[in-house]
Amino acid sequence: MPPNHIATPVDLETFNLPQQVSGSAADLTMARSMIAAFRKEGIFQIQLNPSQAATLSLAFGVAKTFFRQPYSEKAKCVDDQSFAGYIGSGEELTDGVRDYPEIFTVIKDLPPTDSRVRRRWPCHGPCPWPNDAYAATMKEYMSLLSESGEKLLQLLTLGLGLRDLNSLTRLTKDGWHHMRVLRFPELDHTNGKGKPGRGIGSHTDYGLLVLSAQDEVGGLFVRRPIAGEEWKNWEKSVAGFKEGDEKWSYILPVPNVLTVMAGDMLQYLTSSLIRSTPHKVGLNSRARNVFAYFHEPNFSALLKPLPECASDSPDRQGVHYGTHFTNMCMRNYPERITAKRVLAENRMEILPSTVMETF
Ligand SMILES: O=C(O)CCC(=O)C(=O)O
Ligand SMILES: [Fe+2]
Repeated sequence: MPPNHIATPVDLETFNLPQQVSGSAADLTMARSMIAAFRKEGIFQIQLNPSQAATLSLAFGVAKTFFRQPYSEKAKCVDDQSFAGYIGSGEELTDGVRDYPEIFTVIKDLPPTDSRVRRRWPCHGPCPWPNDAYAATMKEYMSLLSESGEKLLQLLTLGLGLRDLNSLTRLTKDGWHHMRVLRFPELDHTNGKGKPGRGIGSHTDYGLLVLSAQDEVGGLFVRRPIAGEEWKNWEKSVAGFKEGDEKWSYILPVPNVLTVMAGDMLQYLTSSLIRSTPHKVGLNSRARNVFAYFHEPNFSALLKPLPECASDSPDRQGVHYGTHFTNMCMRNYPERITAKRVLAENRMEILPSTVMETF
């Protein structure tokens, strides 16, 4: 465990996803156990098969090779429209404090000819890949994640007893899936821009599911749902939530699994039956490499709470995922060229015209 953190180490429940989700009794049992794990621990694991594990291993190799390059090379991978690309250590903010990982963010790679890019939708543009091999490896890894994400949504649909089995997967048609390739520096080798021992401050992530693969070093802490603790990150930022207290679970690194956490939009859709999972990262005595993949709704989707997940005060207005995502990027990267261009071109004003109620 990272030094100077107080937390309880936990072993997570691990599931083997079926080849296909058919709605069988076994699927239903697994689905209900997943929902129970979200409600108890906020997180569970899925096992990778040998071919998926090989894809992950290749991706780790390619990620490390990129991060070994000089800063001046990495810093060229920036795009002023999409927020994708390289983020240096100390560039990202969580709760106003600088985070320590260097990151390569993969976001939907859209050519200038794409109609959304031409209409200047915020966050839409090319992904500034360092090279073709990096792009191919990350795309391959993300396609396995996307397949797992869809199966997980189908299982959640079953477990929640939703009448329409496409209730969740229809939201992810051309989903805004993205991934952060992260490298956390060693505890004693930071540039001093952040807080000692803090890798990333506590936060929740924005969409439906977060599927992460970490190496053997360890650093992830998760907050299990605790009675009386409430948050709605799409209304008021939850960044920094309870960061300094002791009620955190330390996620022991396990090879060849993906950890699965819930995102803000899953909380919103289920009227907090499943809550987005607060988590934070501590720096360890060795550098740590991680992939965090986000399985998301379509950027345009206007989400409404699922009718089966009853709430005393149903929200009829809905939440526009693309607005939530853009707000988060603007808050986390206020100094990035991309955020400056959004402001200079008043791109936030375009967001209402991107809303599609049909999702
Ligand atoms: O380092 C990790 O395990 C999680 C990273 C994370 O929370 C994020 O990238 O949003
Ligand atoms: Fe996160």
